[in-house]
Amino acid sequence: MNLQLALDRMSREDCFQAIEDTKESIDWIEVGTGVIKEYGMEIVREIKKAFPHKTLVADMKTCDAGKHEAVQAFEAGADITTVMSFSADQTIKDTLKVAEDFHGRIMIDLLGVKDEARIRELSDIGVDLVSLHFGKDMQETGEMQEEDLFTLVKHYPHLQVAVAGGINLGSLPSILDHRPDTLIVGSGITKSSDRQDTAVKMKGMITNYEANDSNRQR
Ligand SMILES: O=C(CO)[C@H](O)[C@H](O)COP(=O)(O)O
Repeated sequence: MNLQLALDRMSREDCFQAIEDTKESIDWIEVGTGVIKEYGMEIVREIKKAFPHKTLVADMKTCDAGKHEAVQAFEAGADITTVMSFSADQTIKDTLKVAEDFHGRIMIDLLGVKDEARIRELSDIGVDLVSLHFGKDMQETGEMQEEDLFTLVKHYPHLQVAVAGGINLGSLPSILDHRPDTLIVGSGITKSSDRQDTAVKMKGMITNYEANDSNRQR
């Protein structure tokens, strides 16, 4: 399982500091939507240059003009760019084509999706990577209902699944039980008092879970 550090609502300097603090523990770096809106594609370019061996996710949250935005993300050095699941099918097809041209990937953000029918459509279009997402504003009045979220994708074992939305040291163990491919953690690390320690602990929990899981499966 990958640990993806999400950089949201942070200054440029703090983004770089957070990566430095956690780089031994994280696998993927996400440049958050708000950070891209603040600093433009330049910050994606700069982070890729500084950390070329990390998988870089540009959280573009594209919902239209897919071809153009996907080209922007990949030209800036992103390995993965995000597209909203409610986008027109044509938008998703266009971004998948651009990703193929750039040898990159599209992650479909399932924010707000409640119906498995959309997952089937996305899968039929050729999507292979999705993120189950309990949004920042939703977190103000509730908590992620993991069972509901993971139920959406349970009939699609070929999909790689990321999960995001207020994950912290306390909620991580129960999320691990759903065996996502990627755990996206933002404020659970970036707002913790010791980012390095939190990231080390999270990565350790993931590694332990995987070791015990493979023992169980043998
Ligand atoms: O995409 C996002 C917000 O739209 C965040 O990256 C995602 O929700 C992870 O952040 P946090 O762990 O703080 O919820």
